[in-house]
Amino acid sequence: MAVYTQVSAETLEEFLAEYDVGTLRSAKGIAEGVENTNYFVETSQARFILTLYEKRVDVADLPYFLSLTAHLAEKGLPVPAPIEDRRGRALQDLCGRKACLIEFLSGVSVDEPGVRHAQAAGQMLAEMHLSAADFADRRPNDLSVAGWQALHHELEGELGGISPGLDRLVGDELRHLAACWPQHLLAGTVHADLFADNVLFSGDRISGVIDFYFACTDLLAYDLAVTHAAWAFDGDGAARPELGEALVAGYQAVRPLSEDELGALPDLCRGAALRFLLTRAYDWINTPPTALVTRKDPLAFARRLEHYRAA
Ligand SMILES: Nc1ncnc2c1ncn2[C@@H]1O[C@H](COP(=O)(O)OP(=O)(O)OP(=O)(O)O)[C@@H](O)[C@H]1O
Ligand SMILES: N[C@@H](CCO)C(=O)O
Repeated sequence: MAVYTQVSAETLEEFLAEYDVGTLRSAKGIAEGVENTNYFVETSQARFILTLYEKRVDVADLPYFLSLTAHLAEKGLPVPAPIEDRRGRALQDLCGRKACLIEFLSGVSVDEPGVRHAQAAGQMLAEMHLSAADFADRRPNDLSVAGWQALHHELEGELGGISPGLDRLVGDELRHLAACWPQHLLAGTVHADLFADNVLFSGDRISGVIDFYFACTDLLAYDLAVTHAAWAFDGDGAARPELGEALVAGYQAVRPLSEDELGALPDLCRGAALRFLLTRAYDWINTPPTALVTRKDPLAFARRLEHYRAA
């Protein structure tokens, strides 16, 4: 579950009184998600998400994330716009946390995406890249090669406890990627976490893209690689090449990849698999068993990494 911070009805009413959004009808904590506290809020005028940012989000990054979603929403993409109060403020203080009232988007995420979902996700990713081309803010990706090396350093000696041979796999892979990571591909603003649970569908149409809290400035083709690692495998980690092909085709229908980007894609996919392997392994080792959150399996991404290495 993800309601770490409780907000009483009285506090919420006072909070909403600063906005032109009508009066509170109902509010309910949302169980999905692991990072932040989310409430579903209904007022006399509309539905909203209220997010309270918990410890893992760097407060200094919040203006970047909120400006980016505002920018993409203004361009007409189905991205949740932050709502401003009467004084023009989107980022607020609430119950000891930074908080934001956010536009509610309808639709549901799909547990087992099909080819049409993957194609739509690829298309949407490319549309986001194009729409963010004039977004001026920058945020370096702290989860690229140097970040992976730092994480590996922290985890050294502990990865073998998750699975024998994992430490060696990660070490070998890091050496390979550090030596070949592309430096000159087109960079821009990337989502960097476009998993299926962050895409809402109404039928085959995407009605929402959420969770921009890893967004940053990085290679556009790396974002496609992250999305490939997230979408082109089934729940057991077996490759679903038809989903990967649909994803890349959807992307290229909007923004064709350059020869260099296509050539680099295999290594970028290896990097993407390693990124989620490492962050999941970190959480696996550092989340106390008593914590309320469900830890995500790092080995699902070790299998993806092995798949990309063999391909
Ligand atoms: N703008 C939105 N419109 C509709 N539903 C939303 C919106 N934002 C979040 N949700 C719902 O809230 C749930 C949790 O949101 P989110 O995935 O952002 O949680 P999180 O804890 O920040 O992130 P993580 O996915 O990394 O655990 C989503 O699965 C979705 O159901
Ligand atoms: N999408 C990430 C979680 C962080 O949002 C994962 O599946 O490991």
